[in-house]
Parts: sequence; structure tokens; C-alpha cells
Amino acid sequence: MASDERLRAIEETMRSQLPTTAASREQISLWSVLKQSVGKDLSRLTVPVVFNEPLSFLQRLGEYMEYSDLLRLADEQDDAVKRLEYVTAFAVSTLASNRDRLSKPFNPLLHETYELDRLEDLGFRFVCEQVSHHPPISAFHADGPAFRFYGSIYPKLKFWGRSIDCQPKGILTLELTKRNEVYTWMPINCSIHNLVMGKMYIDLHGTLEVICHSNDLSVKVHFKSSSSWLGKEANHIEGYIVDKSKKKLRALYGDWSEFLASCGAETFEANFAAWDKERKEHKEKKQPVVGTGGGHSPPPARRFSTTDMLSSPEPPEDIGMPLVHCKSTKVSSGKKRCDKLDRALASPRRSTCLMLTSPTGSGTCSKITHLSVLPLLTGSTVLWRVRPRPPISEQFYHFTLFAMALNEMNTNGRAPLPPTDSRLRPDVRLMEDGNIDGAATEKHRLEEKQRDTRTTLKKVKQDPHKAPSWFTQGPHPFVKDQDTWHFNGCYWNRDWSNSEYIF
Ligand SMILES: CC(C)CCC[C@@H](C)[C@H]1CC[C@H]2[C@@H]3CC=C4C[C@@H](O)CC[C@]4(C)[C@H]3CC[C@]12C
Repeated sequence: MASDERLRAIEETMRSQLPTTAASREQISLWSVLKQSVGKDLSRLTVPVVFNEPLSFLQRLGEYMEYSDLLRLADEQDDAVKRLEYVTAFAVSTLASNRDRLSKPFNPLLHETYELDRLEDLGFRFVCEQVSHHPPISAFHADGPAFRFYGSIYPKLKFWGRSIDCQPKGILTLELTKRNEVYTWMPINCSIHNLVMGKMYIDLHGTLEVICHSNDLSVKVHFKSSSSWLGKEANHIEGYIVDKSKKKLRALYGDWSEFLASCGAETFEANFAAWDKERKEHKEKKQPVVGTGGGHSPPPARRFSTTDMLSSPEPPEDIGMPLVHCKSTKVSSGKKRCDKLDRALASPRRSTCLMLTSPTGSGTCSKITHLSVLPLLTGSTVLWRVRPRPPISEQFYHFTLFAMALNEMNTNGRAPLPPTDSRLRPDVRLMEDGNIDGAATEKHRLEEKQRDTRTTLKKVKQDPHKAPSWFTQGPHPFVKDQDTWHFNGCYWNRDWSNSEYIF
């Protein structure tokens, strides 16, 4: 693995924002666009480009890998329950970037691909291909020194007038290769509310069941559905790790957009009610120190300097007190504690512990732009916490820093991309550059081109369903009666002689 300095060097070469800010949608009513489609599958519907984000759905799937470090941590645990804890934290972390992301990624064209080779700095490489057009199915495969993570998603979207329901189909599989362990889970359901009136928000709901097929440990993480974006249950998740006999071994709880912690099952049962009450009260009070958005005027900024901070050699593991979360533009590598900040907090009587995380996890601390308190149950271990989004995120489709770099052309002396890579899509690129009309024209042209290719192939009696290049469908190796898409591994030979320019 690369040294810290090397890591930082790579990180600094990546862009931290898009070329232009998002265009305003105020002029267009989403309702007028969607009203003909009530009750229909949205995959065939095109929305005006302003309701898109400048990423293809394949690139969006690349965001699953933002916290791939959790897989290294999982692999390092000698205790099977702890491994499942980190795997579950990873599964939850793949969902975090959905918060406030209320734009539609571009529908991938058939056989479009996307690669994310971060083997050198982040320890994984990822490939995704659009393997089917109707229904739209995207298959992906990622690997690293200790894992393989693969699956497919068919994001089934239904429009209900005031909301959109998404019941994605597919299965996600994680293999910890050195441990010979296999985990699976299904994508979680989600809804987008208040399309017509009120503040739009995204709600993830249902149960995320992570099963370890090698030792019969499993966990059902329940995602509470919230009735409004202010809802006290909003984003709350909880569940128990159980063994074969359903004996509760550990409790997991958190917020899919912020953190996942674990504690003893008895602690959770005995203290949850009291803690939950406190948490809800806290949620009502919770206010960012510097505005994180909502379009309202932010409260006055408070600044803290680096000298206010005491370094702690080790990140606090068991934190039986509230955690303060700082969003900072830059933070020095490692995690730092600060007790002086106690006084700055809303509830001065609490003992508090400050953990600083930067959007990238490294850099030097210059200013803190956001503070929030995470209440935790006594004796908890924080398995995962979200990296704060950059302050400019709001103007850039609420992208995380990780997302900002996904469509970057920077190949930095790397091997050339295949002609099917999402980064070469002219419509997404134009949108990113702020040319909405140009993007709309190109998007239309690509869709027509795709249709024409299919008709021509049919005319010359060729199979219009040319097989995907890098994946084949077949039975799941570990789950009965379940199909999955298998990566053939050839992608990384980087031979594009059979890849057509689809854009
Ligand atoms: C008209 C506009 C506003 C519609 C916007 C629809 C957007 C928000 C929809 C379209 C496709 C959706 C995604 C489809 C599939 C999944 C996998 C699931 O496990 C988590 C949610 C996630 C990642 C969805 C998030 C929301 C999503 C990106």
C-alpha cells in the first residue's frame, strides 16, 4: 500500500469541484413533466436534463467504493462477529452519498462501461458495464488485495404522483478472499418524496439483511421510514447480529447518512428507550454551526484554530459520550481530539469528544466549518462515520468529494480508456460544463443512435442483443435459485479491439 505522502499526492491531483455549478431548476415544474407517467416504470421516461446530475448511473455505482477501507478492516478482524460488523458498516456506507442527492443520474447506454482504478492509492479497482437495456441492468465487479465485491442492479423506479418509489432488484456479494468468507445482501428500497410540493427528500426504507454464508451469522438492519425530512426517525437504522439459533450477539445502530456503531445486545435493550428519547430531543436542537444548506441563511460562523486542538495518538475506540463531528475543509492526517471545543457546544454539561475528519481523510486543518453532535450509547464502538461533504457541495448537486472526481478525465499517464467509458459521454460532459441545451441535444442524439443501431441489426438479421463484453449471467455460486453477473476478468488486459465507440 502506498505511503501517506504518496496517497496525499494522488489525492491532490484530483479535482475537488466540478467545472461549473448546477443550473437552477426553478423555471421548470417537475410535475408538468411527470404527470403523464403516474403509476409507470420510470426507466423509459426522460426528464429534462436540469433534473439530471452530470454522472451516469454506472459512475454512481462507483460510489459504492468510497469506504472500501472498511473491507480491509473487516479482513483484519480475527473475530467473525467483528468481521460481520465491518462488512455491515461497509454495506451501510455505500448508501451514505444518497442523502440530498435529488437528481437523476444519466441512464447508461447498452454496453457503456465505467472503470475506477484506485488500486494504487485506495486499494481497489472497479469495473461496471450496462449489461441489459430493457430492463436496465448494471453489473459491477471490484477487487482489492483481500476482497471481491460484485453484483448487479436494476433500479426499478415507479412514479406515484407525489413520490417516486425505487425497488432495486439484484444481489450484492462480498468475498473476503483470504478468509474464504462470503457475504450477500440485497439493495435497499428507497422513495423520493415531495416531488410536487414541499421539500424533496430521499427516504431509504426496509431491511438490509447481511448474511455470512460461511458461518451462518447474519444481521437484519432496519431502516426506519420517515414521514418528513425533519422526521425524528429520519435515517435511523438498527439491528442485531444473530447466530444460527437467532441468539443476539451484538446490536448495531446509527444513521445511514452519518455513522454506524455497535454495542452489546443487552446494553442496547436496557438503555435504548432512554437513549432514543435523548437522541430525538437532540435531533430537534441539532443545528449546524455553519450552514450546511436548506437554502436558509446560515447561523453565524464559528472558527476554531488548529491550536485549539489536542492530538490524541489513537482514535477513541469505545466512546461512551457524545461525539462531535467537525466538517472541515482540511484536517491533519489522523484524528484529533479537542476538549476546548466542549465549551462551544450546545449542551455544555456533556463531556464531549471531538473527532475531526476531512472529506478526504488527510490534509492539514485550516478551519472548521461545521459542528454536530452524535449521541452514542455507552460502551459503543464506532464502526464507520461519514466523511463530511465539501462546503461547496450544495452548489454541485450535493456531490461528495469522491463523487466530484468520478467524471474527471485525468488519466495521469494511465492506460487509455475503452471507447465505451462513461467519461467519454458528450452529454454528461456538456452538462458538467454548464451547457444544458447542448447536453439535452447530445442526450437525444445518443438515444436515437442506440435505437438506430438496434433497428439496423434487426434488419440484417443480426442479434440486436450483442453479449456484454466483460460480464456473463449465470447462477450465483453461493445462493440457491439466484442469478448473478460474473466478471470475466479480461477487462484489465485492456484490449479494446472489440469495443465499439457507442457515443
Ligand atoms: C426526477 C428526478 C428528481 C428523479 C431522481 C431520481 C433519483 C434520485 C433516483 C434514480 C435512481 C435511484 C437509485 C437506484 C438504485 C439505488 C440502489 C439502492 O440500494 C439505494 C438507492 C439507489 C442508489 C437509488 C437512489 C435514488 C436514485 C438515484
